[in-house]
Amino acid sequence: MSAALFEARGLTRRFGALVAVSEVSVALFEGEIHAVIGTNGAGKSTLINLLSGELPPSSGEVLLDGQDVTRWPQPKLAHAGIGRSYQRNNIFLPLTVAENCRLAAQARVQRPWAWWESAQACRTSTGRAKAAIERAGLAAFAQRTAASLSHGQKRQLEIAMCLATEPRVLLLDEPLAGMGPEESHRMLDLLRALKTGHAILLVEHDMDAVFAVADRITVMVNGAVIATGTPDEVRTNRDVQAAYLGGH
Ligand SMILES: Nc1ncnc2c1ncn2[C@@H]1O[C@H](COP(=O)(O)OP(=O)(O)OP(=O)(O)O)[C@@H](O)[C@H]1O
Repeated sequence: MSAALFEARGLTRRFGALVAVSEVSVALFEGEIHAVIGTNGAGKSTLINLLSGELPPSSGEVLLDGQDVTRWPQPKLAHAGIGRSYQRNNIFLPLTVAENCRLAAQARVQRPWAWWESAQACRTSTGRAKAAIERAGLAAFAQRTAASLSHGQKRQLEIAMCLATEPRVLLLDEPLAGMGPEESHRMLDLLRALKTGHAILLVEHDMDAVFAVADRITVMVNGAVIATGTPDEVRTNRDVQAAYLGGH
């Protein structure tokens, strides 16, 4: 098997006496969607926060291309190719889709607020924004304000903004939250298309979606991993059935 692009080894995060993430190891490979599932409070969002550099781990390692990037701050990790989307909307509602994506792209090439600084940097950001909008399936909405988009389109915009930073790794926190069946279907098609050129970590509560789209699934209970494998392996794992999946 090829080497992991992005990897957590024995990652632990404590909040006082609570161990929110306990000795978690996950490996992400380019071309794969690796879903992390678990009950409420299992530690999934904390794991994403550790991997994206928003929280430092209490112990353990994070490796990018085999390089130790543990404790790199979020901007440095973002610059190195770690992109993430958020459960909460992170977009500027009065701005257009194109403007939101250009700001996200500028955050990678220069100080995002210094929009007057360099025409070349501006052209680069505009090109990156356009490519991201097309890849996220929002080309027809580029000049619409974010406020006028449907809920599902706003989630697509979140992903487009993430893509505008040209990440190699996508950490996606509940991209299907609040979506109806049609929007979910479209988002799943988008996630499948994004496997090309990216390693994807997907935290998602919609089990039908997870089992439909994931190449590999890690199951967390109370901060710890109880199983990792293909969807079939996880579906038939007795520990997983007992702890979490019920009749799924
Ligand atoms: N900043 C924090 N300070 C203290 N405790 C925290 C903090 N962040 C998370 N926790 C706790 O850590 C545990 C894991 O939370 P986390 O949000 O990672 O779980 P989750 O699996 O993402 O849950 P959900 O599916 O509900 O989003 C929970 O008990 C939570 O209350």
